Amino acid sequence: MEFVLSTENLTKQYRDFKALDRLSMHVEKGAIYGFVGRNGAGKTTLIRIICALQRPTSGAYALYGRTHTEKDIALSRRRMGAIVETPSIYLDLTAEENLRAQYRVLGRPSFEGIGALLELVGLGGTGKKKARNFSLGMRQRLGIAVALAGDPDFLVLDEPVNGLDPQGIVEIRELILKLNREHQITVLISSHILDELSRLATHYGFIDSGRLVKEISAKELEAACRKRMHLEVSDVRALARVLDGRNIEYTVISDHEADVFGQWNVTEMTMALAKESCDVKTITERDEGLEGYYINLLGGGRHE
Ligand SMILES: Nc1ncnc2c1ncn2[C@@H]1O[C@H](COP(=O)(O)OP(=O)(O)OP(=O)(O)O)[C@@H](O)[C@H]1O
Repeated sequence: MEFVLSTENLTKQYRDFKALDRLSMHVEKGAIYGFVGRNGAGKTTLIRIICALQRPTSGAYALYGRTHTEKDIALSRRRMGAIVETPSIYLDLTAEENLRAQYRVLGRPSFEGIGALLELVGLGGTGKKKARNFSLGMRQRLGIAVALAGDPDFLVLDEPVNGLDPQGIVEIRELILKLNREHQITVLISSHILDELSRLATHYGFIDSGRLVKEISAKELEAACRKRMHLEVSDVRALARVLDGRNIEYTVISDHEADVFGQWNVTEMTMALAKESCDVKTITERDEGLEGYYINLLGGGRHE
């Protein structure tokens, strides 16, 4: 498996406070990696470190297989574009002027491609309008265009939809999906807006107090979050016999609890269980989604 970014026991310490605590994460090539954690969990710290804006206290990270201490790490970093905290744009300049400025910073030999880049982020028609008069969503898309100016194949976005209105959120989502699917750009997005992230991410890393609590693919997460009925019964073995007899999928959780998948008739099931002298105490529907998964995970739920 090819990783665009991997970190190993990455630690950032401020006096006796660890903003990152032996964090090991892996962003696969082609992924949209959702980096999830509450405020202060350490997301921005990780992003600042991989962008070389801060140094780790210990541990290592690698970009495109090059460890950060290698001499030519700059070559890997050139393949990366990022928005850290707020987009780096000049409000007194137009979208095109902003991109020209960035092309100069990068030492690109010509301004070729600026028009196409503006079209790509949906700012093709903004003409003489200064960034100051853009909506927040437009500014964010201009920030993404600036991050794309070096033609990266790894894009890092720190809270890209924070503060945007619903329309702005949809535009950023569509742009990210387009960059990933049509331009093969791997994306790392930090966010605590889980509903939005769940529409995009192919992989997740959950961070809490500087530690990576779990790394999981969207497919694995979906399987873990499948809609199910949670049954509390007097005898889980009897329940298993009844379910086996009907070819119904289930997971036993304890002597008295099981999660049951698929479609089945509650009355018929309760009667069958009664014949086996098994009482049904509770039946609850569970369909937790990303948010429920996250809360369960941090609350110590069973997801291993
Ligand atoms: N220079 C610093 N000195 C001391 N503590 C710091 C410093 N910079 C960050 N921290 C602390 O490190 C922790 C992680 O901060 P970080 O900005 O990485 O969190 P975050 O997950 O990005 O949260 P947010 O979503 O609020 O940006 C926070 O508790 C923060 O107060």
